[in-house]
Amino acid sequence: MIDIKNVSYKYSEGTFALRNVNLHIEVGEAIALIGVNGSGKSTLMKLINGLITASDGKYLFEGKEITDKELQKESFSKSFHKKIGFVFQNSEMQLFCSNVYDEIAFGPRQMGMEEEEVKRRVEDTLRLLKIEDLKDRQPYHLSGGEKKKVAIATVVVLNPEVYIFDEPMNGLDPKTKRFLREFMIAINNAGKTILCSTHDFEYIQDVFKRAVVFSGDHTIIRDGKYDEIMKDKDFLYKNNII
Ligand SMILES: Nc1ncnc2c1ncn2[C@@H]1O[C@H](COP(=O)(O)OP(=O)(O)OP(=O)(O)O)[C@@H](O)[C@H]1O
Repeated sequence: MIDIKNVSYKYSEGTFALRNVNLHIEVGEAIALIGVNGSGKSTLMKLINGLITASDGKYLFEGKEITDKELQKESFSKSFHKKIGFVFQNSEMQLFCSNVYDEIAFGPRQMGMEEEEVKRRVEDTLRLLKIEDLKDRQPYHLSGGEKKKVAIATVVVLNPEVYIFDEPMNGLDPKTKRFLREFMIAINNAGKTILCSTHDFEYIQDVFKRAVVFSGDHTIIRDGKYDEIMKDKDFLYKNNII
């Protein structure tokens, strides 16, 4: 489904964020992206979501190379973005409407769905995330955990194939972390592909089958079974992951 081939990425002022990264992701995988601060996890997720494109190398999604030129084509961009949902590290970055209902309805409306379909999807999503009571609230005034649930709802409502979570547990209370863990397991069991960066290992048991580890020099230093990598305390300690 996702093929990253020899990808490097350099931000405009010349900072390298990814160096020669190779990654192949199959449909239905649940992968944890692990690595020290600044190692390139968020950059890779932005690239997979099409927010940025590779400085060097290739990114293929379902066999098609994702380039600036392709992303500028409205019909391609719409169908690509419908398949990949991104839950940002900072929920406020994805909340801008005046109430929660409109916030969740925004994506489906942008996709040109009929209002009846929009309503059905928004109500199903509110129920699934158990946030029906928030629907008339102003997103900006919600607590951190509530904002995170609404941010997740804006993604769920589009029923994407791939969910990308950038450090989703940050700032959440234990109950909301447990909720998020159960949610990730449920969507993966339903066949969704998950890619998630995290430093919060305590709350993600049994979610991931595979881990991809980045080092501070922005390369992948290990890619394998999550449980095996997490058992290798020497490796994790040496690379400042624990
Ligand atoms: N918008 C930007 N402009 C310039 N440099 C950036 C930008 N965003 C990230 N970087 C740099 O790119 C490198 C990789 O950053 P990235 O955010 O991908 O790391 P990360 O592994 O997600 O880190 P964290 O665990 O702290 O979230 C870092 O050196 C960072 O300073």
